Amino acid sequence: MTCSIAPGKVILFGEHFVVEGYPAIGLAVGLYARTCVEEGDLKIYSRQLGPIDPSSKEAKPYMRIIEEASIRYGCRDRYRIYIDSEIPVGAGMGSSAAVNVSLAHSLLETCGVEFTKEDVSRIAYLGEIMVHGKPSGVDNTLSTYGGLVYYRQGLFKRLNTSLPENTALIVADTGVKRDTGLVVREVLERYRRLGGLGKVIYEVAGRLVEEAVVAIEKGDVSRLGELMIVNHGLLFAMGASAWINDYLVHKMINNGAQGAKLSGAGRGGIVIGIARLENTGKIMEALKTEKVNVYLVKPDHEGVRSINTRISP
Ligand SMILES: Nc1ncnc2c1ncn2[C@@H]1O[C@H](COP(=O)(O)OP(=O)(O)O)[C@@H](O)[C@H]1O
Ligand SMILES: C[C@@](O)(CCOP(=O)(O)O)CC(=O)O
Repeated sequence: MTCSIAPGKVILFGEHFVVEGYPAIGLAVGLYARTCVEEGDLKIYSRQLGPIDPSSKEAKPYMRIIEEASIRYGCRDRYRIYIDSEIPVGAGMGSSAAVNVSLAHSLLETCGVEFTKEDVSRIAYLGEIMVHGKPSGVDNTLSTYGGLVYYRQGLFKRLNTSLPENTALIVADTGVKRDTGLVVREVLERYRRLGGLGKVIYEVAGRLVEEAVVAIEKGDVSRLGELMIVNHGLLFAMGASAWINDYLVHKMINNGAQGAKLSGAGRGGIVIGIARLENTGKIMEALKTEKVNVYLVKPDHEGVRSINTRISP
């Protein structure tokens, strides 16, 4: 049996605006999906979801990945697959991409062919299409390569830097599940209704991402935090926020975070905050009183890789 892990992600800046061709920045984070593969009859088991029927809708991405590996790389068309993930599902942290990337990696390892990370990302993307229809590709890119990525109109550029030292990234999962497609559509409808004004808001959002790149390169955390708050305000203006997102943003800032914003599609999902390490305890405690799941996440710079531990159903 071979096993691989792949990281989840957060969008630091630019979600929604990216849909209209403006830039965004994503970061792979150290919460992982682990997938183990062994030769045998066709069987899919998830520690979180239980057995998954290979003919079900849930299994479609995994079956597509197996099919591609079989057609393009001459691998078998039957494997036993075991999935275990610590990434919250459907919260905007790229849980599906991390599962698909770790599956593609461990499948090619088991099959014994030579492959590159590009192969893994491409095959995982085919699985992502089964989940999302037409995803931007940022989730599988971040999960495969790790690190900090600037993306715009389908082009990805790795930023060879990280968050400043002595800085922590806090993720609060509201637990509110939303329909990404619906939020994206409604934001776009408002954009169209606003006409010229909408265009100005999107231009500001694009400019903000460029300024965020400079702040990251300079290690300027207070600037980065302020830009996060402005980004949240723009997302609010476009109707992507819900009261729980705004409330948690306030809660983080009032307890010492330098900045906070919703991350991903919004209207629930996750809120991220940036803070100096010494302030994280107070922020985490304050969030826990709200009964939301809270994670202190570290950047992952490695992306998908093999791992020795197995998963037993
Ligand atoms: N632990 C898991 N086991 C099996 N499938 C998973 C697991 N985590 C995520 N998935 C798959 O990913 C889907 C969630 O993807 P999606 O709605 O895009 O949310 P996210 O933003 O977390 O990627 C789930 O419906 C499921 O098919
Ligand atoms: C809102 C959007 O910008 C990000 C959606 O992020 P997520 O599915 O919540 O991770 C949509 C997209 O980029 O396809």
